[in-house]
Amino acid sequence: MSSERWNELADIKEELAARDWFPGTSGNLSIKVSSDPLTFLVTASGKDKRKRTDEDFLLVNELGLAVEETHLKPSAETLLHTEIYQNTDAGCSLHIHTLDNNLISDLYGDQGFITFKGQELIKAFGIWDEGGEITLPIIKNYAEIPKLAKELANQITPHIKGVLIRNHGITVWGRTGFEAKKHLEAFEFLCSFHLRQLQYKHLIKGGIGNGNVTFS
Ligand SMILES: CSCCC(=O)C(=O)COP(=O)(O)O
Ligand SMILES: [Zn+2]
Repeated sequence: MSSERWNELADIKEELAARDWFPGTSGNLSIKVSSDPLTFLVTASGKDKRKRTDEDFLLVNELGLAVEETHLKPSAETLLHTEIYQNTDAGCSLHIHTLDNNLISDLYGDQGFITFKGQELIKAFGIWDEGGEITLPIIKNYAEIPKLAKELANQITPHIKGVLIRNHGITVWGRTGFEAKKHLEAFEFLCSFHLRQLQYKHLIKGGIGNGNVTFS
């Protein structure tokens, strides 16, 4: 079971690395191994997540502590993952730092959230209604990880699939590794689209557009 989950998480890590979503050793990933008691594999702290090695993950418990004797340290942000497993039906949680999620967090951080609407990819969150929307809360980036983890936990409701940490990165989850990756890719697309749309709106206002393009 644990080796199946290991390979699943290693494959996800490789796919996210191929997108260059782990700059400067940032990012951490986890996948649930058992629910009762809670155990999950989490990335070892401080590693280059673009490399695939036998020491990429370690098994931790509901306190975020290694289950077996090891020289590896669990991710410094493991408590965010424990909060997610304790407060949602998640089976996998993914955290990355990208330029676009950081820009969105900075632009909308004072507001405390961003709501995406009018995009087909909102269906990636299982929202198929006409005019469906998805909200991404934005929290302050506390240096104290237990505080950051509690702030993240405070945002969790059944409709929330991820949280942006201001000038830091995004944490998303899903019931499976596949679903968590789908949510992450969708949020990144929506962040990037929104930024590009703002740029185009600015260009068009500045007189560069031909007048045939309209944005709502
Ligand atoms: C250099 S990134 C700073 C720490 C961080 O935000 C992160 O995502 C990686 O930390 P970890 O301990 O999981 O390697
Ligand atoms: Zn981080």
